[in-house]
This record gives sequence, structure tokens and C-alpha cells, in this order.
Amino acid sequence: MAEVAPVITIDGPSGSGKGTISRLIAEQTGFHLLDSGAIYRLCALACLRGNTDIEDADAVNRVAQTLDIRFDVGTAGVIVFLAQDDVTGDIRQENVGMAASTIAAFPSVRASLLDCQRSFQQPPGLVADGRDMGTVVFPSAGCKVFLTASAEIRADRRVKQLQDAGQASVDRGQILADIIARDERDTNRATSPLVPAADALVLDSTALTIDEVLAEIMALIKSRALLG
Ligand SMILES: Nc1ncnc2c1ncn2[C@@H]1O[C@H](COP(=O)(O)OP(=O)(O)OP(=O)(O)O)[C@@H](O)[C@H]1O
Ligand SMILES: Nc1ccn([C@H]2C[C@H](O)[C@@H](COP(=O)(O)O)O2)c(=O)n1
Repeated sequence: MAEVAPVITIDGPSGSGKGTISRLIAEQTGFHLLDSGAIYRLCALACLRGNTDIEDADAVNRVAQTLDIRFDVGTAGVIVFLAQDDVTGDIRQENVGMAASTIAAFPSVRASLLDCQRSFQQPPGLVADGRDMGTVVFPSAGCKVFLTASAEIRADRRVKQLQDAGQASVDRGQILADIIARDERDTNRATSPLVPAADALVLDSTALTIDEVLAEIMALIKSRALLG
């Protein structure tokens, strides 16, 4: 029987640091990286660009079923393409994140995007970042983490991230409100809600540095003997 590549799942709410930590773990382990949120964002962007009503599950599902996407590794990180168009920056816009959260509530859309996500499970292994990686997409993963932090600290981190990226005016109140709204929708949807897997380590990073979070998760991974 073919050996199945090991999977490490990092789930959690928006701005909890999943993406940052998943990238660092992928670097340290040499595993592939799946940013599943990017797939939902690509689907949302395709809807917005094609004037598809994002409240219409059937219409959004038709977009999901014919999604033409590609991920390339560039010198500055992952480059994301939608129908050959580099949309690496576009998918990070707040309105695209909100639209992604809306379309992600449709069960048919989630089902249509499952195979694409599972295709990332390749040797030597995978670090998968998202909301339902440990519960639905990779329930047999050998190591599962649910990374969280208070909404207030996540808003502070996002403000700093935007300021560091050169954004002139940043409205912290609006950012906090958006984080709370997205948490609410992602946590309360009926299908694949944002909840820790029963066998996940729940790690609250509110008072932890990135290095401290990384050290704790790497220790867990080593204890599970997932590395070749
Ligand atoms: N423990 C931490 N201490 C301080 N800053 C952190 C910590 N973890 C993450 N950050 C910073 O918070 C910001 C958001 O992190 P990141 O983009 O990794 O979150 P995310 O969970 O992937 O968000 P999203 O789901 O919205 O993509 C980044 O600027 C990152 O450097
Ligand atoms: N596994 C996933 C990943 C993402 N989503 C949805 C919900 C999020 O609000 C949105 C954007 O994700 P982000 O890039 O901020 O991680 O996509 C999901 O439902 N399941």
C-alpha cells in the first residue's frame, strides 16, 4: 500500500497567526503548505469579478466547480493565480476576506473545494492552515493545533501588519468589528464550523511571541514522530 504523507493541521480564527506559523513550520520541516483560506478567497474573488451574487449558493457553487487556480512558489513567497492572473495581493483585501467567509458557509461550495485541498497531501508531508483542516479535510492528521488569541490582540496585530505594509490610514475600530463579525460567521455556520478538533492542542497566543508559539508546536510535532 502507498505510504500516506503526514499532515499537520493549524486551524484558528482570522488573525490568530495560523499563516505565519504554518509557513515557519513548513520551512522547518520541509513539508508542503496549504493555505486553504486562499482557496476560499480565490473563489470569492472569482464571484466578485464575475458579478456572481455571493448570497446565491447555486451560482457560487458553479464558480467553485470551474475554478481555474494555480499556486507557484516565488522568491517572496507563494504567488496565487486566478485564470492566469496574478491575484496574490487582491485576495488579501478585506472585502474579499468577508466575501470568502460568506461563500464558505455554503455546504455545496465546501464540498466542491474538498478535492482541491486534499490534493496538497504529498510526500514528504503537508502543513495545512484553515478553519476545518483537523475536523473535516484531514481528520486523520497526525498532529492538530487550534491556534487562537483574543479579538483585541488580533486587531492590534492586524493594525501593525497593515501599517508595516505602508497603509496610511488604519481604522482599528473597523478592523476589530470585522474580526468579530468574521469569527461569528465562521463559528456559527452549520457546515464545518470553526471549532477545535477533539484531538487538537488548543494554543492561546495572546501572550506568546511568534517564536514561543513555533517552539511549542515544533515540540508537539517532534513528539508525534511525523518527521522522516
Ligand atoms: N504570537 C504573535 N505575536 C505577535 N504577532 C503575531 C503573532 N502571531 C501572528 N502575529 C502577527 O499577526 C498578523 C496576522 O497573522 P497571520 O496573517 O499569520 O494570521 P492568520 O491567522 O493567518 O490570519 P488570516 O486567517 O486572516 O489569514 C501578522 O502580522 C503576524 O506577524
Ligand atoms: N478551511 C477554511 C479556510 C477559510 N475559510 C473561510 C472563512 C474565512 O473567513 C475565509 C478567509 O480565510 P483566511 O484567509 O482569512 O484564513 O475563508 C473556511 O471556511 N475554511
